[in-house]
Amino acid sequence: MTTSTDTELFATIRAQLYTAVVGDILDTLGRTHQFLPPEIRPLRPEMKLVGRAMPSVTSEVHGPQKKPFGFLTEALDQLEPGEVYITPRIVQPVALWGEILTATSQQRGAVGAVVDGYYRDTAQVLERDFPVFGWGTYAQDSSVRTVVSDYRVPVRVGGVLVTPGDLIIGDIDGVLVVPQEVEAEVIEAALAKASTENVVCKAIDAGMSATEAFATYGVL
Ligand SMILES: O=C([O-])CC(=O)C(=O)O
Ligand SMILES: [Mg+2]
Repeated sequence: MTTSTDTELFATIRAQLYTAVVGDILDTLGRTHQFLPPEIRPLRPEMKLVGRAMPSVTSEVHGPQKKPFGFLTEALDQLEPGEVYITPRIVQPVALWGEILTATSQQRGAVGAVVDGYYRDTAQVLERDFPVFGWGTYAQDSSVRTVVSDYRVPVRVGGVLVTPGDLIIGDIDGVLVVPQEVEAEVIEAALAKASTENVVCKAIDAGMSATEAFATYGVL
């Protein structure tokens, strides 16, 4: 769930931060495995994602199920404003996201989806301008191949632990997870680093060498 503080926080992150600088700060805190797998890309390069994780557990199945899609619709229907639907990979290549999931998410005020797999209905999702991050387009249906077995529980996506409410940041360079317990510290330090990086670039644009700039400002 988002709070008024979240609204401000998300706006600040959107305006001033990007995954590279946030990842650098996580590294300095010893949180060195917070980026999701590099195959997870934005549907459109300029798409940015900032929100709170609503993890969903997708399990692999084979053939018709007693409850088709498992708890997929229930998981979607309880999304809160500011949340990001996020789900880990399965072995079979299937679309884990599409138009109807997008429509429901938008209706609920969710701000994006991250799937460690494919998405489909791409033309329609693009039309809806909803930030979806995944491997790419592939229309093989998830029905008869997956069920959602649980949601709003911790999951691992590409080895990264995602706990409900964790901050998810995505852009053209990928997606990372900021654990809530270090969130305030990470965002404050990332804002400082981003502003120093701007100073460094201006100095280099004005003729300073990379070596001198690194010696002077200590960031790269
Ligand atoms: O069936 C699915 O999993 C995805 C889909 O087509 C939709 O959301 O419209
Ligand atoms: Mg569809």
